Order: sequence, then structure tokens, then C-alpha cells
Amino acid sequence: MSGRLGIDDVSPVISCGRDPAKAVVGEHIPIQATVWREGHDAVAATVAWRGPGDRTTRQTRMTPLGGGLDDFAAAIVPDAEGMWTFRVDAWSDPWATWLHAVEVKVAAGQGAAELANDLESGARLIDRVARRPDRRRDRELLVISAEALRDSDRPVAERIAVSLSEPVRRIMHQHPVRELVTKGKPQRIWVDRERARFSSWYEFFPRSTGGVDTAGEPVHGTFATATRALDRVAAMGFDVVYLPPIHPVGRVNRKGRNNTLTPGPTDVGSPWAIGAAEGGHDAVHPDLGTMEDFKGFVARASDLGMEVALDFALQCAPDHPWVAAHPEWFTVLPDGTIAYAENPPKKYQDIYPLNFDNDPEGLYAETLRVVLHWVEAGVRIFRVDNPHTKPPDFWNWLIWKVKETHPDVLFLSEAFTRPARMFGLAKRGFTQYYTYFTWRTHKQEIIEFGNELVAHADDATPNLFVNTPDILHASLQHGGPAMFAVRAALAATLSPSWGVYSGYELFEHQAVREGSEEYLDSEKYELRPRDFDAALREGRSLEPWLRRLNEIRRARPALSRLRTLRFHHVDNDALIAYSKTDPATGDAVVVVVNLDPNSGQEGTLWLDLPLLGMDWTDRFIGRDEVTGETWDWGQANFVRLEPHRAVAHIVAVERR
Ligand SMILES: O=P(O)(O)O[C@H]1O[C@H](CO)[C@@H](O[C@H]2O[C@H](CO)[C@@H](O)[C@H](O)[C@H]2O)[C@H](O)[C@H]1O
Repeated sequence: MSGRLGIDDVSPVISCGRDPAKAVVGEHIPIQATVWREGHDAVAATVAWRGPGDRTTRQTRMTPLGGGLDDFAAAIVPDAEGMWTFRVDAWSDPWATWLHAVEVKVAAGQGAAELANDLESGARLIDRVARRPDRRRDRELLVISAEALRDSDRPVAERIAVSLSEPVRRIMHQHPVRELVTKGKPQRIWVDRERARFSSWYEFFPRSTGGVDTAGEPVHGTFATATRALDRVAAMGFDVVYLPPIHPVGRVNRKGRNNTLTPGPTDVGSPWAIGAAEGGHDAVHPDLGTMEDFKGFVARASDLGMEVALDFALQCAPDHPWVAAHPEWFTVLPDGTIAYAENPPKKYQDIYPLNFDNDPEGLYAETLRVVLHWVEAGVRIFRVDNPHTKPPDFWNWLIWKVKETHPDVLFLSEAFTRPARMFGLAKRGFTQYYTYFTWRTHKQEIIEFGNELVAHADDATPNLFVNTPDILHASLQHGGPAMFAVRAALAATLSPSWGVYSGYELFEHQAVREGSEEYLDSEKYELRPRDFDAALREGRSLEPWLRRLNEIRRARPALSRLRTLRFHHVDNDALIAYSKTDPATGDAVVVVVNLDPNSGQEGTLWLDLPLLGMDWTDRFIGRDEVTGETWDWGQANFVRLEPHRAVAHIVAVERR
């Protein structure tokens, strides 16, 4: 059965309802549907929705979007974490049908005789509402209205006047007579805590925080030295500290500096080569300290208002304990060896990939145990390495299994891969996903990229990292310090979640070789102590800009939103402009970024004012959160950005 009335194209619905859509507490989630019926009678629609603890269903009437179409929309705002359900119900709206008929017939000059049935029908509809026990307050007015419709001694205009009045229309709209109610299919929305959407990540290697010895040689850092590094990170306004794997590093096939296969005796190896005699995924590297030290690190981060995100890299160094204990978890080649992992053209000779098909039960149980082990240690966020090299149904199982008992655990997918996999993993359960941001540098590319993020807002939250230990984009290698500021401004304002890998604030830009995105002397293979304080003192640091960006993000609720990102026209391709609004607070922000790090650029910014909740002719005060300047702005505005002064305007819209 397809239902008495038509309900089509409901959104958000992910993969035909197989996976829940995603949102966060307090987010305005747009619900849309096409609702229709035969003939000329009016239809209406309601969203029936309920949260995990609700005993009753909430009802939100949908608004027709007009334009001669049959599309309806409403926003629902979940107020608790967990699985929510919603349904679009369609119904025939006899009151709207009646209003339209009467207005049209009266306008056409029809008199009391022709309108007799209409007037009585209207009175009966009003009676039905007036009789409801919960309408006692409105009863007197409704009775007067119905009596007038039936009063054949009065002219038609007088008989319908009360019924067409604003108060009666309002009552009849808010407490409608619903006929032919057709219930839609229930759909699911998983609602996370707010950090799932709004987060500022800082990635650093704890082992690089040990400083140098008297001979200037790097000293292996510990959780104690890493804990001391947290104040600086917190001062920059980050709220998630992401650590690459902290487990014992394999010795077999260990990699040397600059990704060489000939390590020296003191080389520390890649932390993603997990596992050695000291333990595997549930152990901490002895040089970093103990589990208690790690918990102390997590506690200090929490005191500073930050959460720790741990890397979850499902792969093993050849000397990982799993390799001997569970050979069935690996793919053995005909010659008896195990093939190392690859992400072509990258070769990971120091790790074995896992095979999820030989003993799914055993491997699934062990991976779940490992995740819960870290959850017990206070970790609530996991950055998952290379998830696209593991089966999607595994992630779907693991993520929702963890959320059964720990709904606040969040997962970031590091799937720099084809869109089907990137978004497919997001749909299967990942909270956040890494994006193509680093490779989108030109205006049109960024616009298309931004629109794509919005289109996938129901799948998961994009996390725009400006760099990673694997990705030093050419624009940063050659763009100079201003380019670092530009890219940070874009990442911090385009998406509600963004990330920075340590060293960015020092403008580290040397690639291992021309044409490569790998850092020279990459921290993936060696200790990289950095003197952030000296750089700050000497004015060689981007820290003040990163701090300011995070401050502005916190001050402007619009920047915590994703769905409302919209681009505006600037008549200069070096300037890009976009806005965001927050439906909850009414906050609106306009961002203009100069993509050219080398020269001042100017142009006319044409604002689509209705997108900002204004009329085309309205004017407003624009207060630049970057410079503190204020301007009288309207639809067309002159903008000029000098990179040495400011690479971006982040303009708070203050309505007059
Ligand atoms: O393959 P991706 O580009 O998604 O990169 C991620 O996974 C890699 C494998 O875990 C990881 O690579 C690093 O660790 C490997 C194992 O020790 C090592 O062989 C690689 O040389 C090293 O880059 C990468 O860092 C991670 O982001």
C-alpha cells in the first residue's frame, strides 16, 4: 500500500533509510517532503518526532514552500543525545480548502444561495474544533464565528467576517481538522553531543615534546612532557588534542628517517607500525610512560577544556603479538609470508594489514575490546586510520556496538579516497570525516567543495585539516606565511570542525623533494622538538592568528553551523565570500578571504541579503571580528584585503 495521500522525497533519509541521518543536540534539522493528493483539496503535513526518552510524540506542522510545488518543510531541534525518529504525516486540510473556496467564490460575486453549503460546511468545521476539550479557551470566539456563518439574516460579507478574521484563522491553523491522515515511514536521526559537529583539533606527537639534551640531540618525550605542552594548545583555543598512535612501535622492518628502509639503531620508527614485544593496541609505548601517565594526560586535557582523540589504526607491525597469536587474522601468501600494507603508491613495509574475513568473530571481538579499553581510560574520540582499507560492514558493526553502551564516543574517518567510500563510511556511522580540503585551493573549487559539504550535512561532519603529517600541500610549500593564514581562515570558517597538525604555526613548509607532499625530516619517522615559545617571541609564529580564529568561532554561533553555509558573489576571483547563519540565535556571519597571499585584492561583494534574513534593500552594520572595524553594509559592498594586514574579513552582521 502506498498510502491514501502521497508522501515522497522525504529528507533526511540516508541510503533509503538503512543508516540514520546525523545531527547534534540543539541543531535545527530541516525536514522536507513532497506531499500531494488528487483533485483540488488542500493538503498539509506534520512532522511527528520523538527522542530516546520521549513518552509522547512531538508534532511540528510543516510549511508549504510555495512556488506552485507541493514541497513542505519544517525544522526539528533535538534536545538530547541518542536515536531520534521522525515521520512525515500527510493529511487533507478541509479548513484550508474551505477558506480558499469561500474567498474565491465571494470574489467572483457569488451570493448566499450559491454559498449556502459552503457556509454550513465552514460552520461544521468550526464546531468540530470548538467541541474539543482542549479548546475551551477559544470556544466563545469559535461559537460566534459558526453562528455568524449560519445567520441567514445577515449579508454574506458579515456572515464570513469572523471566520476570516486573523484570530479564527490562527486557531483553525494551529488546531486543525485533519482528514485522511496518512502516516509516513519512520526515519532515524542519530543525535550526538555538540562536539561531534563543532570542534577544533590540534594534532601532535607526544614523543616530540622531550626537548633536546645538552648536545642538542632530541630527547624522547613522555606523557609528562606532553602534558606540559597542553597549556599552549589550550591557549590557542583548540578543544580536541589528537595523538598519533601511542603504542609500542614494531622493531621488525622499522622505518628510518625520511621513510627509508634502513633505520639506524636509535631511529624511533613510525608510530603507525603498531605492536612489539611490549604489547599491541592496548599497550602504551614504554618510552612514553605508563597507562597511569596517559590517564594523567587525559585528565589535564580535560581540566583545560580539551578532549583527547586517539588514533585507531588497525594494522600490525610484524612483531605485534597478534601476528603470532592469531595468524588467521592475516593473509598468508603462497610462499608462507604475509604481504605488507599499501595505499598505492604509498608502501607501508613496516605493517601487515588485517584480514577481516577469516575469523570475523574473533577479530571483531578483539577490536571492540581494544576500543572499550581506551574508552575506560577516558578516551571518547577516535581518529580512525585508513578505514577505507577495512570492510564497511565491520565499521558499521563496531561503531554502533560501541555507541550502544557509550553513545558519546565519536569517530573521525581518515578516508582520503574516492567519494563513494568517503561518504559511504560517513553514512555507515562515522561522526566526522577528513575531506579534500587541502587540495581545493581555487575559488571555484572551494565553492563546489563547500556546497558538497552542505549536501552531505546529514551524513557526518567534515573536518577540514589544513595539514597532516602526510599532507603538506604545494600551496603551503610555496605560498609563504600568508598562505598559512589564508588556509587556516578558510578551514576554521567553512566547516564547524577543523584541524591543525603541529608545526603549522611555525610555517613548516619544506617538502622531502619537489613534487612530494611529504615533509622533509618527517615527524612520522623521527623526533621533532620545536621551540614554539621562541618563535612566538620573535614574531615567527601563526599562534596569535590560530587563537583569534578559535576565539571568533566560539563567539559566533553561526560558525558552529554547517547546513547554512552559502556563497556570495565577489567580482574578483582572488576573493571568495560566504556566509553562515545560526537559526537558534539569529547570528549571521559573512566571511571574505583573499586567496592571493602575495598581493592586496579588492572588489565588490554582492550579498544575497535574504539569505541573511534581510530584504534586498536593507542595510546593516558589519563588524569585522578580525580588525574590529565596522562598516555600513548593504547589498553591494566594496572590500579590500591586504595579506600583510589581514587575509580575511570575518564580519558579524548587526541588524539595525
Ligand atoms: O594511507 P593514508 O594516506 O591514509 O595514511 C595513514 O595511514 C598510514 C598507514 O597507517 C600512515 O602511514 C605511516 O605509517 C606507516 C606504518 O608505520 C608507514 O609505513 C608510513 O610510511 C607512514 O607514513 C599515515 O601516516 C596515516 O595518515
